[in-house]
Amino acid sequence: MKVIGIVGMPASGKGEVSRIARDLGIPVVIMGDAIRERVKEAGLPATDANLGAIAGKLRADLGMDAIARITIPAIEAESAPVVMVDGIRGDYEVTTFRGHFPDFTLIGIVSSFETRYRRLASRGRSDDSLTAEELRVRDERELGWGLGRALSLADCRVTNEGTLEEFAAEIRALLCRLGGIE
Ligand SMILES: Nc1ncnc2c1ncn2[C@@H]1O[C@H](COP(=O)(O)OP(=O)(O)OP(=O)(O)O)[C@@H](O)[C@H]1O
Repeated sequence: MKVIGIVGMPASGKGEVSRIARDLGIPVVIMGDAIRERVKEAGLPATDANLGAIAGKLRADLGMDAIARITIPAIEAESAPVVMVDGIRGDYEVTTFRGHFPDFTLIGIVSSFETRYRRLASRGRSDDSLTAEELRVRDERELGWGLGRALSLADCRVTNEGTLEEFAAEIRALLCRLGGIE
């Protein structure tokens, strides 16, 4: 099984990469879904604060790669030749995936703070930050989990500063090459 990981700062465009992968027939496992499920089980609304708190508790209880370890069975359950995993937040998670899946490739998505803030303001998901200060806080929290170090471990990087069409074309070509898709 080939596993392709996606890493990037909040609102850098990871969700768009997942959407393109699905269009190409590549199943996508979202690490955040494991956290969302636990927030729901606890009877809490899926706010940024609740998602962050549960993720922080899982890491404190089970180690910095907790969410990667929880996600591995879900990736294997796909039993597809190529599977994408979205939501990597730390270098420990990358190390765990690399150790478990011999054929693991990490794609880093790079967008500036200003670009991400502008796009987030128009996305409107329940956990979207609405002020620049809140995005800065989210960035800091994720960098604290080792997101910067995870990005530095990427096998390739794609910049997402242009139009969605430009980004989609570049990602589609990269995924086809990595996944051996015609
Ligand atoms: N090149 C682009 N041009 C215009 N809009 C874009 C572009 N790339 C992404 N977007 C939009 O920006 C928003 C954020 O992107 P996306 O949801 O893919 O980010 P993400 O990295 O998955 O975010 P998070 O880390 O918060 O889950 C979305 O509404 C997406 O459609």
